[in-house]
Amino acid sequence: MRIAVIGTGYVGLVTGTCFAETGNYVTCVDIDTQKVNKLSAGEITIFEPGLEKLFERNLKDGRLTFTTDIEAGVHDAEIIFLALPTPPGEDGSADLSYVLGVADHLGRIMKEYKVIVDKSTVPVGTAAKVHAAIAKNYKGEFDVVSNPEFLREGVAVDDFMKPDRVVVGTNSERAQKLMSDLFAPYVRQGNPVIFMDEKSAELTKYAANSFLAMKISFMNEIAQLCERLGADVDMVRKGIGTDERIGKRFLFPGIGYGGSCFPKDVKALAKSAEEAEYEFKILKAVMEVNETQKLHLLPKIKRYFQGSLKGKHIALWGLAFKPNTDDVREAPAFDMIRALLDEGATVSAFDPEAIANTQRQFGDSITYANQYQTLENADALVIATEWNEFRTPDFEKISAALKNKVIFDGRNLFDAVTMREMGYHYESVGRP
Ligand SMILES: NC(=O)C1=CN([C@@H]2O[C@H](COP(=O)(O)OP(=O)(O)OC[C@H]3O[C@@H](n4cnc5c(N)ncnc54)[C@H](O)[C@@H]3O)[C@@H](O)[C@H]2O)C=CC1
Ligand SMILES: O=C(O)[C@H]1O[C@H](OP(=O)(O)OP(=O)(O)OC[C@H]2O[C@@H](n3ccc(=O)[nH]c3=O)[C@H](O)[C@@H]2O)[C@H](O)[C@@H](O)[C@@H]1O
Repeated sequence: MRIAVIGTGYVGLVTGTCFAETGNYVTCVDIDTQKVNKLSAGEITIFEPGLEKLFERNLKDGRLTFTTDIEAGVHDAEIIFLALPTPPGEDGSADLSYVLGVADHLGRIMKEYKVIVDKSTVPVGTAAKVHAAIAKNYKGEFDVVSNPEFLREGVAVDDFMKPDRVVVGTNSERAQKLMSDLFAPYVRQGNPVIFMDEKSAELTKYAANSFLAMKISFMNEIAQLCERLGADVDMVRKGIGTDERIGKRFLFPGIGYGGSCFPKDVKALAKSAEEAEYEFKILKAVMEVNETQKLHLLPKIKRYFQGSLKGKHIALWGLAFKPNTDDVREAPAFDMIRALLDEGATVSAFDPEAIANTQRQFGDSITYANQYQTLENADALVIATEWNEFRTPDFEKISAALKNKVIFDGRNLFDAVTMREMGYHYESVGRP
């Protein structure tokens, strides 16, 4: 099939590359000339394990091309995916200006039947708005479909190639047939394409992200309780996760969820509920708990240093909002850095992939070094992201470099008893 993907950011690039990998011809369109030039020259613009190989192969074979010219990009496409930003507006609702701006443009250039697919995360009713924006100028036949994306950064290729499910919102039989053919190679037995109406598909995406965020906030509250009652959240997690009705995943407490999606989508769903005159109480609690949790380690650190961090030097491992990505959007590590600086501490940070993106935000207000150099002359180590290379570090190097054997672990990487046996002052989240 011939496909166009408009918006070649994270989702657009993964979507375009994966569709090309199964034999489709894909043109990716973006307004960012620099990005398009880099991609056309074979330089991948995001860090995503496993993507580069597929990207290079499909670019070389001519199944994947990039352009800034939307008209040239979509003219022979049967299906056009919109993978455009939907950032939170000032009131928390999703900003639809990118999506509707492109829809308006498509209406001016379309000449034959096409399926326009909302892959961006958009509130209920957006498919209808996209339809109206196109129909203003284009009077021929077309369909607008909602096809929310569920991929996770860091494992995006696997999530796309072997999805748990594909949700397709449309009542048009013609669009259903095209979408069904397109997704056939990805859908294994038991992991179906679920067809539904547009509104339900749009809400499914927000419900999924909000439910997962709720699981995390719930476990963070259980962790708070564990600290007060002397229980161990790791044990509680295992104890409940083995119940299939609860499930093992997304039960890891820590210093809160971040990223470009959970914070934005929970906020946007709460706003949609408010607009529908319904107070979604659980979502408010999910957000509140997350805000508190991001600084969960701070009182522990201050307590250890007798109330003041003035003049203390803190080493920080982990800047990305989660491992295996260089993405620092809404990273809990950033809240930690701001709080430490506000308290008068200095910070030396390391992350395997996210230093450049962090520098863009914090510049010289903190220093950057490699994993063990960050520890030199530091009064304590704080861990904010659970990269695999932090799980089994060289403890001899750590204790040789740190001024004090003190670790505050926001992701529960080490066994607390072993750490204390090794002579560390070790504090984590929800564990004795
Ligand atoms: N990042 C993620 O893991 C996931 C994101 N989503 C959703 O997908 C959507 C896109 O997210 P990301 O890919 O992360 O965004 P992004 O910000 O990485 O990429 C958006 C791209 O659109 C381009 N763009 C902006 N205006 C344009 C226009 N008029 N014409 C052509 N290109 C234009 C930008 O230059 C940029 O390259 C959002 O709604 C997000 O919530 C959904 C699932 C996963
Ligand atoms: O809509 C989106 O963009 C995507 O948002 C999330 O994916 P992502 O943001 O890439 O990352 P997750 O793996 O979900 O992690 C999000 C945050 O939750 C935190 N988390 C996750 C799991 C857990 O048990 N505990 C926990 O604190 C992570 O550290 C991270 O900060 C969803 O998992 C994807 O299904 C969805 O497509």
